[in-house]
Amino acid sequence: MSEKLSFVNPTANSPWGTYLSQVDRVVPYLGPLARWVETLKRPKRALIVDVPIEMDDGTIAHFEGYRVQHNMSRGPGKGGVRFHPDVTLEEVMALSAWMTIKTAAVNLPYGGAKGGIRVDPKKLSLQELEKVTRRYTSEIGIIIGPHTDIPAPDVNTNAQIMAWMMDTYSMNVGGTATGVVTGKPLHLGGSLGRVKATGRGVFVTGREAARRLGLDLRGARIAVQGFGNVGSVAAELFAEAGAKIVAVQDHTGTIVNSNGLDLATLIPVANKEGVVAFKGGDVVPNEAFWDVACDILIPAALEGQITAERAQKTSAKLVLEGANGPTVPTADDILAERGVLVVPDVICNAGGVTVSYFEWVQDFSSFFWDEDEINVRLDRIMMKALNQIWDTADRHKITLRTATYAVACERILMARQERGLYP
Ligand SMILES: NC(=O)C1=CN([C@@H]2O[C@H](COP(=O)(O)OP(=O)(O)OC[C@H]3O[C@@H](n4cnc5c(N)ncnc54)[C@H](OP(=O)(O)O)[C@@H]3O)[C@@H](O)[C@H]2O)C=CC1
Ligand SMILES: O=C(O)CCC(=O)C(=O)O
Repeated sequence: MSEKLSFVNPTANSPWGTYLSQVDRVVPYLGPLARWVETLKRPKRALIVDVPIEMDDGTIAHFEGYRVQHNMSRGPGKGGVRFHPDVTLEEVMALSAWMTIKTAAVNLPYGGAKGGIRVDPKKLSLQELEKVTRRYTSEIGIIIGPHTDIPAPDVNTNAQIMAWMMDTYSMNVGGTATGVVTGKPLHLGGSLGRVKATGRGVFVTGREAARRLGLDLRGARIAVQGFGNVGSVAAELFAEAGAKIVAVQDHTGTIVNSNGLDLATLIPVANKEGVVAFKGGDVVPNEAFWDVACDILIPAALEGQITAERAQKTSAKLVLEGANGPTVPTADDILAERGVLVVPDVICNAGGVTVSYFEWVQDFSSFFWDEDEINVRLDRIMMKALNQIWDTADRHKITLRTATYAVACERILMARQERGLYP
C-alpha cells in the first residue's frame, strides 16, 4: 500500500473518505457500542493480486486486481466484482465497507466484501475477458469460498462472468461449488429475479419514499444517470407505474425528452450502442443532465457524481441512490438543507444482495423458488428494513442515511462485541 493510502487517511473526496465521514456521523447514536466504532474504519483484510494474461496478439498484459473483506462479524463476506479502468484499492475498500452496512441494514447474515480489476473490459475480446476473469478468480481463491466470501456482479460484470468464476473456483477445489458466487445463469444455480433485483429494490424503496412525500408517481419526471443493470430496470419499473423518464445518461452521453423517453425502443439501442444512438430524444451536454427539470433523480452509475454544485442545482425532490456512494458528504448536507429527500445506497440498492442471499440459500438447499415467491420476499425484506430506518430517522431527527448507519452499525458492533476479541 502506498504511503499516501492508508486505512485511516483517505485521499480527499475519495469514496473511502466519503464512507469514513458517514461513519463519523453515526457515532453519537451508537451509545456504549461507540467504543467499537474503529472496527468499521478499517477493512479486516485486503488482497492485491497480479492478473497476467496472454492477449490475442501474443503479448502479455498484467492487470491489477483486488478483493477486500471489510467486516465479517455477522457472516461471510458478500459483495460484487467490478471491472473498470478506474478501479483502485481505495475504491474497493469503500465499496466493501458499504456492503457491510448494507447487509446489516437489511439484516442478511453476511459481512461486507468487494472486488475489482483495473481493466477496461470494452477493450478485451471475449476470450481475453474469460482469461482475466479466470486468472483473477484463481488468485483470490485463497480467500473466497461459499462459507467465507461470496462474490457477485457489479459494474461491467454479469452472469457469464459469474459462471466463469464459479467454474474456475470449482475446478480448483475439485467439486461443483455453486454457492461460491451469486448472480449466476439460471441453469448453473442462479436465481430467478436476480438480474432485476437491484432495480426492483430501487423501485420499491422509491415508491414508498414518494408515497410518504405525497409525490404521485403517475406523471412524475425522472432523470437516470447510468443505464446499465440498475438504472435501466429501475427506469422500466417506474415507467410501468406511470412515471416519465425525461433524461438518461451513460458514458456515451446524455439524452432528454420532456414528454418521456420510450424505453421499449431505448433499452435495446442503449445496450448495443449507448444512449446517444437513440433517436427519440435530444442529445445535450453531460453537465446539462443535472439541470433537467425532474421530480426524482436516480444516480445509477459510479461514486462521487452528486457534488456540492450539482446538489445545489438539481430540481429533484427525491434522490434514489441506485449507485454505491454517488453523493459526497458536502452534497448530502446541501440536499438535506434544501429539503431534498435522499434514500441512501445502503438501503436503496440492497435488492441485489437480498436476492443474491436467496440464490445462496437455494444453492445450499438445492431447492429453487419461483419468481413470485422471490419478489414477494424481496419486497417484504426491503419494506421492513426501510420502515425501521424511517422510524429511527424520525426518532432522532436525522437523515435516512445516518439512520440506516445507526440501525446497521448497532447490529454489526453488537455482533463484534458478542464474539469478543481474543483468538
Ligand atoms: N449490479 C448490481 O446488482 C448492483 C449494482 N450496484 C451499483 O449500481 C451502479 C451501477 O451498476 P450496474 O448497473 O450493475 O453496472 P452496469 O455496468 O450494468 O452499468 C453501469 C452504467 O453506468 C454507466 N456509466 C459508467 N460510467 C459513467 C459515467 N462516467 N457517466 C455516466 N454513466 C456512466 C455505464 O455506461 P456505459 O454502459 O455506456 O459504460 C452503464 O450505463 C454501481 O454503482 C454499482 O456498484 C449496487 C447494488 C447492486
Ligand atoms: O449481490 C451481491 O452479492 C452484491 C451486490 C453488490 O455488489 C452491491 O450491492 O453493491
